[in-house]
Amino acid sequence: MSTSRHDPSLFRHRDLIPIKRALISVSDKTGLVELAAALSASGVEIVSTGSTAKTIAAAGFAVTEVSSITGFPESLDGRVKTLHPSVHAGILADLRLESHIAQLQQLEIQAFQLVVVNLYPFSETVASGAEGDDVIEQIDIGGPALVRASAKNHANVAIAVSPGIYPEILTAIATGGTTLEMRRHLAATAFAHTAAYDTAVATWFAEQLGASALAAESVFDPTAPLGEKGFPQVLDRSVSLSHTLRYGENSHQSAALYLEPNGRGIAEATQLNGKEMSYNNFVDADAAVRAAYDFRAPAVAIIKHANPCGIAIASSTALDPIASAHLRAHECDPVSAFGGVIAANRTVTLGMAEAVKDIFTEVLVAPDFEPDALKLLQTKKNLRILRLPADYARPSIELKQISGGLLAQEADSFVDYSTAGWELVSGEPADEATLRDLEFAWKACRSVKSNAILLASNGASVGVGMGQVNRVDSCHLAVSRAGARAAGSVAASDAFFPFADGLQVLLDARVKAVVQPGGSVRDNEVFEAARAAGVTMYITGERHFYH
Ligand SMILES: NC(=O)c1ncn([C@@H]2O[C@H](COP(=O)(O)O)[C@@H](O)[C@H]2O)c1NC=O
Repeated sequence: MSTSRHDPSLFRHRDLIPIKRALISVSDKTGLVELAAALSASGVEIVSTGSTAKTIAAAGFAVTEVSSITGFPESLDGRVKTLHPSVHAGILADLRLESHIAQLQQLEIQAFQLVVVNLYPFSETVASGAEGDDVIEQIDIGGPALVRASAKNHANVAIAVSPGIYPEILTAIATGGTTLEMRRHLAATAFAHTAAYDTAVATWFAEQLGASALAAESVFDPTAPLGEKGFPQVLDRSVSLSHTLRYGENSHQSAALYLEPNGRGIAEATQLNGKEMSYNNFVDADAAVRAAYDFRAPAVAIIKHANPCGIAIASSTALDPIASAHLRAHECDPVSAFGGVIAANRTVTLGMAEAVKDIFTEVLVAPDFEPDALKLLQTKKNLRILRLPADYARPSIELKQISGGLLAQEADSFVDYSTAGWELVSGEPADEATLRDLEFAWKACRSVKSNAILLASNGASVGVGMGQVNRVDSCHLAVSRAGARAAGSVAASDAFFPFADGLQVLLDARVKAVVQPGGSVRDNEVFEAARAAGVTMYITGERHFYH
């Protein structure tokens, strides 16, 4: 017969709970011996699984094997260890209730006051490149059951899910036990932990099946089994707190970084030098990497306020390729590049490092750094240096929070781009070099916030007009930034010209070729203006807004 939980007279108040019996089952043995030592010194009985028990015993502390409590051997290669009523009743009994106390006595089961579990390293196993059954075997079953049971029964049990929590537990032991407030916090941490763990598992499964929003191929597959056009019915992405940031976009806003399970992006980059990354640093570094990684050739993007003030690919100069890309990106707008965020899509060489060293730069991010380049750059104390994960990848689905919901869209991927589908609507077909420049400008323009106009010459931007609320102003901005370099350059526009007026600004500046999506009701007016100026114009049929 179950006891009514609505009758307060049946509950005994339990705030400070001394620890008398602890269950420990941990994959990560960090801090285990110290914890066992403190528990033993306080007379706590320790019950443990396989290799956890061995580690504790080897350190000279008394430990009870869980199998001696369950009367059942750990079996099936560890798939069944703690999954037993003798363990779970000892965790789940609500000792505020006389009826539960009586049942435990009748069943001869002792209660636990502390459970310490950390789970099989599932994400680490996936990250190591393991596949199939090797990954499946790292899905912890008994561990999450222990964690969830303890967290549910936080009125009676404290749950620690990582070595980072042990100091708090040691303090509790020294001060007579765990408080209800502490156990409540530990329970919240524990449920967040198992939710993140399950999401990592679900994400891996979805990737294997190729049927989730995280798998690009199926996003617009009408036959995909989940949701509409491959988008899942429920977007369940649990992210875990990495750390709080100094502040947000402005100093009065608090902020934090959260990490996705199995993430391989800028959030997981390794910081090799410099001050702590700020919120804006992360935003700009992400935009910089997005821009640089649009190119197969060695490329550098310099970003300020999420917009490029220079993008370039390598050219054949005396410099090494990535140093040449950086020099040419910097030359686009040296004034704006001051205090910028730089991304390179190749290992940073000493040549590039020598140039960056003399320019005030907030962040430099790259796949790697030559040792002497890194050494030189590390002499700049304030320069934040980030190394991207070796398997850097952007999510194939982008999410944007709006009030009351999230927008999800397929990422605007651009790497394997071909000009084969472009249509010539004005002037002579571009020669090979001009066509390559138009292709470069079209790709680079995608990294510029709309309305975007980008002028380029020899694989380097020379004038960028960004973020204006009309295209004419973006044209003026690009032309004025380019100055004398506008003449003979090529231009790209991220969306169609609604009127000929914006284009006219470019024509007056004597650009030699233009690429744009087309699609305006006044396309003919626009094409006619290009023809009248004898300027080559291609339309792509596809726009690249970036907001
Ligand atoms: N199957 C079970 O009953 C079970 N109970 C606990 N575990 C896990 O086993 C690990 C510890 O095992 P060992 O002490 O043998 O290293 C922990 O990560 C714990 O989460 C289990 N393993 C996986 O499901």
